[in-house]
Amino acid sequence: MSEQVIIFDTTLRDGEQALSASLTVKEKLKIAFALERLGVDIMEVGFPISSPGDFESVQTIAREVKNSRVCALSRALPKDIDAAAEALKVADAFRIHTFISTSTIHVESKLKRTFDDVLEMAVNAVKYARNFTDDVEFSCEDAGRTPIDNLCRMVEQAIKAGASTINIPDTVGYTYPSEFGGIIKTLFDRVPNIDQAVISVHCHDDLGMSVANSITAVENGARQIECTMNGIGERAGNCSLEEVAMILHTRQAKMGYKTNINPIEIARTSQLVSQICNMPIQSNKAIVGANAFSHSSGIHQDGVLKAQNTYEIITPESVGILTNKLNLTSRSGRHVIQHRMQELGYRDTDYDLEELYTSFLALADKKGQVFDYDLEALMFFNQIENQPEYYKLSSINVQSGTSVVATATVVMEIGKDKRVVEAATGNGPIDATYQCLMRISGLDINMSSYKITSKGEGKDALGQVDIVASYNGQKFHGIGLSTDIIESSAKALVHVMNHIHLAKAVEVKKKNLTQV
Ligand SMILES: CC(=O)SCCNC(=O)CCNC(=O)[C@H](O)C(C)(C)COP(=O)(O)OP(=O)(O)OC[C@H]1O[C@@H](n2cnc3c(N)ncnc32)[C@H](O)[C@@H]1OP(=O)(O)O
Ligand SMILES: CC(C)C(=O)C(=O)O
Ligand SMILES: [Mg+2]
Repeated sequence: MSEQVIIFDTTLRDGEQALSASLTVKEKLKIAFALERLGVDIMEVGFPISSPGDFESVQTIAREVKNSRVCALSRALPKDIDAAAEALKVADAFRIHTFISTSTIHVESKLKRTFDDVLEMAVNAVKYARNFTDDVEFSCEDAGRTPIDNLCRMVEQAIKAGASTINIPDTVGYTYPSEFGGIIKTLFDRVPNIDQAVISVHCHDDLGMSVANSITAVENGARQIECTMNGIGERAGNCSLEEVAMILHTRQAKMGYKTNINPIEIARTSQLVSQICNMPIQSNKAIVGANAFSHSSGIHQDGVLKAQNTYEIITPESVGILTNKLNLTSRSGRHVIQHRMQELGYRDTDYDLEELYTSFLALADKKGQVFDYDLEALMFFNQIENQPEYYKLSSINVQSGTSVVATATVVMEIGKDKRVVEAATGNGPIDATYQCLMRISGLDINMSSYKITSKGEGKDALGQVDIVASYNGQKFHGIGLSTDIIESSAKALVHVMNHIHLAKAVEVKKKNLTQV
């Protein structure tokens, strides 16, 4: 019989801390639904005191998600716990996660207190949180660098105060497996009431040890792992969900642990998180990287042809990556597209078949064969383009080359009945196009990053442009997709312009409400 390990996903809290622009409520909800389908037991979805936007996301997800328990983070302060409880109370059951640092460096240099003060704050916070729910998690931030006597005292007192889960974070990814496993073992040896709580771990990847540390912790008694999809998170990131889940799943017979994660959902969820968070996945990333199941050298290829398991310890199909393909071309019909989307794990309600088929045909005419990643990208972008647009790109014409000044002419529809034509020069065709768009919008937009990624393979791959731009101190993420990189660049900036327009409309609405 295998023992259950609880998977606590923090993609929408710790993972989101790593992003250059925060996610919208709609984007977070989409990821939350994917995590629910993936089978995470708990999802930590935000830090409600931190902003009204975060509060709203936590509340929306708590209302909508039914099969995973929703959790929110709070410092060891009553006002933070109040905000978390207020946002979460729309759910039937929820978890409040409260934390405070326990390492000497954090206690003295950051909190500017004594360890005893911090112990008292922790106990009070846990007791206070228990007024709202029985499911209270307490974290000893920077536990990996905390003197062991202090850590044992803190864990014992937090359990006594009513915490049902105690989390031991290696906040700065400093420990190595035998050391971290030793910390967990010591807690089990020395804390008298340890069996009254689930011991959890939350490891960061600063030294590339987060997954190894989490697994060693489980071998020493921990029964909850905190992790994120694709390992995104502060700095070098968190322990990667897909890696720990597949370690426990693949080696279940030997190790004796199981989780509720449905491996077949992994690839789809990973793609969604990467796409929405604007965080490309490195090609050699375990489980979900583009090369994770490709074999390049002759001896390996020969082996795989003779028996797949000579070089594959898990099959791509088991994590939702498909290999047997029906070629999708402009001669394909709606049925095969629907069938392929089902194989990729999408439900019919996840996309509009007619719309997807129309954009599929347009792409197939341009590039011949359409691949799975094209279909996923088209679905994703159709959904973005379905949002009401104030600025609509009608056409772009550019002239550029080695002996001419790059010039662009952009035609745009604004609102219901305005059509604007603008021409500009620039130091390249994209710059010239951006000059036109900036003039048309009249907005003082500052671009902080521009990234172009090839979606697919070969010269006819789709080019995805991701930009992060700030306006009035707020950051916005814009994306554009096309086989033409000037068009995808323009679409990304227009996406940002529409975000800004929406944000301004919300501001005006709020102002009017306050005046009333
Ligand atoms: C390891 C982690 O990932 S922790 C989670 C990190 N996440 C975030 O920080 C979320 C985003 N943060 C925010 O929105 C803001 O920082 C807020 C709303 C939380 C706080 O904002 P501010 O009140 O302006 O404080 P600021 O962030 O500048 O400083 C943090 C304060 O919290 C205190 N603090 C930090 N952690 C804790 C804690 N766990 N419990 C109690 N107080 C704490 C600090 O000592 C500092 O207090 P001080 O002002 O008395 O020096
Ligand atoms: C809030 C805590 C759990 C955290 O993210 C950390 O210590 O890394
Ligand atoms: Mg963390």
